[in-house]
Amino acid sequence: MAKMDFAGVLEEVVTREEFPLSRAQEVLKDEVVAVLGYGVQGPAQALNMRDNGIKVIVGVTPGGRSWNKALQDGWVPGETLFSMEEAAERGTIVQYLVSDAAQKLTWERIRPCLKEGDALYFSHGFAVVYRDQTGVVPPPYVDVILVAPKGSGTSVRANFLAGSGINSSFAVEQDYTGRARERTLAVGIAIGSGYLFETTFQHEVYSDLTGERGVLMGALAGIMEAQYQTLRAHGHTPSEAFNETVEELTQSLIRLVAQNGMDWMYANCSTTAQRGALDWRHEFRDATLPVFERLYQSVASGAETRRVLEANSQPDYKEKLEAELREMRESEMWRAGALVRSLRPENWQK
Ligand SMILES: NC(=O)C1=CN([C@@H]2O[C@H](COP(=O)(O)OP(=O)(O)OC[C@H]3O[C@@H](n4cnc5c(N)ncnc54)[C@H](O)[C@@H]3O)[C@@H](O)[C@H]2O)C=CC1
Ligand SMILES: CC(=O)[C@](C)(O)C(=O)O
Ligand SMILES: [Mg+2]
Ligand SMILES: [Mg+2]
Repeated sequence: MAKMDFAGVLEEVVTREEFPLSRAQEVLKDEVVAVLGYGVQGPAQALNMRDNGIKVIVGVTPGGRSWNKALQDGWVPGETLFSMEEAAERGTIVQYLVSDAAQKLTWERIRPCLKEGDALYFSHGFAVVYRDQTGVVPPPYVDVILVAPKGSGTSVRANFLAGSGINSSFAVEQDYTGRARERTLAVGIAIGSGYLFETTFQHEVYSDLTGERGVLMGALAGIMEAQYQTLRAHGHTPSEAFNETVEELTQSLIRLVAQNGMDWMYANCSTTAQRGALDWRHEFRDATLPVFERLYQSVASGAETRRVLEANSQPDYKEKLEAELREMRESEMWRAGALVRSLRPENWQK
């Protein structure tokens, strides 16, 4: 583990120098990794491990959308593709990658399939930390481990294929075998993680639920809509409002932030922009700080978990989510955005 000084706080980070793929392959050589669930993370982690020479099988409900997706990806029924229960029985590391709500719904079927010395693996601390709501209480005779990619499964796979990766956090909740940490790090590397940051199940789920409702998804969409609506209310065209709210951010400025930090992005904008942005950032921060505190308390209290379990346990949860995403996609802002995206200079040659 490399000790790194994050602005005065020493943290442990696992690097590829310390844990190369060859070591992960050695640690996992006698393991069978059963990936239960084939939605977003399931395919990415399963395919990356398969490409890395790990023995992987997939477990999904036969005949559904995920089963067909697994067939298309080359998983073979009866050889590498099974029902969830059979895959869990065959696996020695069981990756619980059905949706978080489905982990509650399917736990009574999966728990009996776990054998002494298995590892029960999560990519989110949700089911275990909120066990009072999910009922997911791992048996005492297994390792309970977590590797949480800090990105969409779509990026986990795409970055892997591009020769890069996505960093992940990792945690050990229960170490029955005495090898839980080594198994965790080995799977973390095998699924294509770059660097691995140590956390706990609780810190992972509290930060992740906050982040996805906040800056990464909820707050992001909300402030974009607010600015777009304000510009349109004052007579700006849809293209001008969208360009000024989304397109310039994604095609230019956020990439500068990714390259070298926020100040670097500011420094590469006009001094007019710098002055104004430095003046207004505090107001936006102060206006949203109470909202973030309320959000964090809603996460920590379990209220967000109750909401997720209540909504995503409904038989038609997918249809409802897809209907709300369709409403977003068909809003003026995002219809204008679709046309703006098609007018990107990179499309000139097409
Ligand atoms: N989506 C992502 O990129 C990330 C997801 N995670 C975590 O990874 C885990 C899996 O997440 P996703 O792949 O997004 O899940 P998802 O919501 O896409 O669902 C994954 C699978 O669950 C199955 N499923 C849903 N309801 C079921 C039921 N009642 N019975 C059996 N199977 C059912 C679906 O068929 C699908 O194969 C979750 O714990 C999530 O929090 C962590 C990091 C990022
Ligand atoms: C992609 C990711 O890290 C999220 C937003 O936490 C999730 O999909 O749950
Ligand atoms: Mg996340
Ligand atoms: Mg999440």
